[in-house]
Amino acid sequence: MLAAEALTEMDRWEMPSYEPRLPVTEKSNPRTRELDRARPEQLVRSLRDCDSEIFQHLWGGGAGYQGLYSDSIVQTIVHVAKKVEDILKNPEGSLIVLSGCGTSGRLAYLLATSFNRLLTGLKKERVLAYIIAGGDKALLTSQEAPEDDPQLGALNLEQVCTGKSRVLFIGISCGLSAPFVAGQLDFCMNHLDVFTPVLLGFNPVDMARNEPVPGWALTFRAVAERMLEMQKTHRAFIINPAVGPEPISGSSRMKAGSTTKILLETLLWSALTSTVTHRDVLKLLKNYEHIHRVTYSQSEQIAALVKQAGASLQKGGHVYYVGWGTLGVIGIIDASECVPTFGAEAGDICGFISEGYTAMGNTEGDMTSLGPEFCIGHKDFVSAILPNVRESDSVIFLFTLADDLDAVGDLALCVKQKTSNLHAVAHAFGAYSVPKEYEGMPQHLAPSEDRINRVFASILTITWPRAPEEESSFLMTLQVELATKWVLNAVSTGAHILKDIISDCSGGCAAELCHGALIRAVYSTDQPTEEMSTASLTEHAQTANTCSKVVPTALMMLRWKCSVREARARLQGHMIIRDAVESCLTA
Ligand SMILES: O=P(O)(O)OC[C@@]1(O)O[C@H](CO)[C@@H](O)[C@@H]1O
Repeated sequence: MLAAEALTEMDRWEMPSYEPRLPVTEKSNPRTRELDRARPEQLVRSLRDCDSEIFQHLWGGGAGYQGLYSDSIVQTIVHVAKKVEDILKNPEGSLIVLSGCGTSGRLAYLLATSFNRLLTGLKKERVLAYIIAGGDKALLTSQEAPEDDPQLGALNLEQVCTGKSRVLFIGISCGLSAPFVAGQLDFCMNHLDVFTPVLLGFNPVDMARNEPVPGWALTFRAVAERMLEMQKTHRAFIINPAVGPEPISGSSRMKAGSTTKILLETLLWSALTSTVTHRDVLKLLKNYEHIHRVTYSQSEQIAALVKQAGASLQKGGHVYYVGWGTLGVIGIIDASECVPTFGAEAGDICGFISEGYTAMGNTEGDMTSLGPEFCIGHKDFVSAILPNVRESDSVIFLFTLADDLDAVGDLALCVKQKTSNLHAVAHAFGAYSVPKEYEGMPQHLAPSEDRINRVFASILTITWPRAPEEESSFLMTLQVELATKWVLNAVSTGAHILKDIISDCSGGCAAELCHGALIRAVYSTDQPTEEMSTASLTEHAQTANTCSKVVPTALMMLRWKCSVREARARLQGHMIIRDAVESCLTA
């Protein structure tokens, strides 16, 4: 594995010569080059190193990338936070809209609903709204077509803002690429009397997507360039630090998603607490570096979870996240991303939240009638999943010690009767970790905690300094969410990598051969074009999503040295894919 100091000049992605045709968010990351061969401990260490790139001042290397802490980025955050502050102080007729596609839209939802809840608690007006391309369905499942529709984006924005006289619009597109968001930003720039557009993403403007959008005269880059021009007179803003390539190329759910959360929270929190100076903002941002350190100080235990989850997937089992409060949301988000990212089945990794849609607080409310993927409450877990849970499945509980530990313990006991692979990610808050009624009692005697300690096969405990006031305990919750996101991103990514057995079980075929077979299976051809072979991982994943049994087909091709067609025919000869793979392995 490449340690930071072992990187050579050629490995520095920040050099202009490194994969020059790709934007930062699509480049490969040298730190995770060996990820597919790494053992869980190495894998988590590389993810840690890769995530540490989020916290940068200025990038060297000559390309002039701005980091999260760079003066110009912090200054733009200050400008936008002042606009937020103004709306919070004079909310009448005003709205702050957070919008995005996929992960970006899910984070828009999470932040808008959490801050609205806090505002209600503080007896202030709820001034935030969110938009996700494809509507609330997209919170739980991938909806790709709406992401490409700029007109739909503008229409959704107009609908949400009906009757408003002042709107701060924050459009999130990590890759500066989603036409849905570009359409909204363009709409804002054409209605500056009401709208102030803000673009949040992680590429420089000259790397914004420039591909023509069918049925639209503009490209994302044209929109971003116009915003850059308007930024000079503070009529539009772009917050776009470079945080380095993703651990898996193009998987912006990871670093870019985490930084989106950091940036939105910093904007909203500094505005809410009227701490909108360069120094305060920088301090808030730097606090997240501490969260990163604390989280990855548990690398060994994270690796153990990765191993466990990977073993479940390898055996054809499942991984279930069972979360309380917004940690349930973090689990649901992580699980929902596995389908488009890894071509996983919807049931492979699933998330559940206490109180279901009541806790979600999403605009469209209860969506359980839409199908099994939309059944996300603990009650659904108990009625539909638990009866079928087996020893090969892993169940991971996500909670803080301030949650209802009796409920945690009760559910855990039920799960334990089905599988011993029951684990927990638990957050403790310093002296406040013990529930009130047990205060003063030695921790090991507190009944709920004791039960919890005994019921789980492992508990990954992250301990945070206590948070006495209500407001700062909210900030703590946000940070606990990020820590959980990091842990779960590692678990789901690592587990899928461990599951990706192709290189091992194809009889030790060279990586290039495996890669070639996969490309042929994805594009259903024995003679892939240059364009197919060099497409980005995201494009491969999108195409792979449209066909079935990609990995088994590739495996058959390698084992039998046969064409795509023959491989598919061999697969069809078996009722169960695993049988086909097994017969292939024993042949
Ligand atoms: O770049 P953006 O506009 O934020 O994300 C666009 C997107 O297609 O890419 C992500 C995959 O990594 C998805 O979460 C999302 O749907």
